[in-house]
Amino acid sequence: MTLRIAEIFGPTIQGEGALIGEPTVFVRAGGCDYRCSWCDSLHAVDSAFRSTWAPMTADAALAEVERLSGGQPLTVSLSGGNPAIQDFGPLISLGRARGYRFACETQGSVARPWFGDLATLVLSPKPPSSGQRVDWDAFAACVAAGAPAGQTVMKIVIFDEADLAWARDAAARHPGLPLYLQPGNPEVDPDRPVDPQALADRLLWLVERTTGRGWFTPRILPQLHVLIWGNRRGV
Ligand SMILES: C[S@@+](CC[C@H](N)C(=O)[O-])C[C@H]1O[C@@H](n2cnc3c(N)ncnc32)[C@H](O)[C@@H]1O
Ligand SMILES: Nc1nc2[nH]cc(C(=O)O)c2c(=O)[nH]1
Ligand code: SF4
Ligand SMILES: [Mg+2]
Repeated sequence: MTLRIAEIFGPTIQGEGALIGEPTVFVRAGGCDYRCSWCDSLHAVDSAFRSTWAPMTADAALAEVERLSGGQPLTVSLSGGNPAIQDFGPLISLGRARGYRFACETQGSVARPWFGDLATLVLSPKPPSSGQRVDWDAFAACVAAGAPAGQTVMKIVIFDEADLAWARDAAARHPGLPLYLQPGNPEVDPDRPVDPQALADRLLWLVERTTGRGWFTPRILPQLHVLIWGNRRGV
C-alpha cells in the first residue's frame, strides 16, 4: 500500500490549535473529499496538482520524517488534503515504534481505526462559508474512533457571523471536545502576501464577538505560521 503524499516538510512549529507552537514535521496527504471555498492548501486538494503528489510507502515517508528531524522523535502532524481518505495506520505504527508521536488534522468526514493511535486528533468541521455540508453521523463516528487517542479536539475556522452562530451549535453537539476557533484567512494565494493587520482585525472581531457575548468556551488563536511566513508552502 502506498500513500499519496503532497509534501513532507519541517521541522517547523504547529501554527494552529491545541498544539500551537510545538515543534513538528508535517506529512501532507494528497487528495480531499471536500472542496472548501477558502482552502489554503489547494495544492493538496485540487486534482490539477495530482502529478506533484508522490507515491510513498510508509517506510519511505518515515525515512523522510527521520531525515528532517535528525532522528529525534517529535510530533508528526498529518494533514492534507484529508489524510483520513488514506491508510496512515502503517506509518503511525512504524513511527510510534521509533518514539514519534502523531497528530492528525481532518474535517471529520471519514473515520479510521488508526485515529485511536494518535496522540492528538484535530477534527475541523466546516462552517457555512466553506460551501461544504457536515455529515454529523460521520463526524460522530470520527469522535468515537478517536476515543482511545490521547486527546481529541474541535477546531473551527470562522469567517463571519453565520460561521460563528454555526460554531456554537457544532460545539453544543460535542460539548466534551475542547474547542478552538481561528479566524479565516481570506488571502490564500501562495504568490500573494497576507495583510497582517487585516488578520489581526479578524482576530479582534472574533475575540469581541465571543467573549463580548458571554461565550467563554472556545480558545481563540491566530494561524501563527501565517503571521510568520504568510502563505508560503512548506512551513
Ligand atoms: C488545509 S486543512 C487540511 C486538513 C483537513 N482537510 C481539514 O480541513 O481539517 C488544515 C486546517 O486548515 C484550516 N484552513 C484551511 N483554509 C483556511 C483558511 N483560508 N483560513 C484559516 N484556516 C484554514 C482547515 O479548516 C483545517 O483546520
Ligand atoms: N506551521 C504550520 N502549521 C499548520 N497547522 C495546520 C497546517 C495545515 O495546513 O494543516 C499547518 C501548516 O501548513 N503549517
Ligand atoms: S477539507 Fe481541508 S484540505 Fe479539504 S478542501 Fe477543506 S480545508 Fe482544504
Ligand atoms: Mg495550512
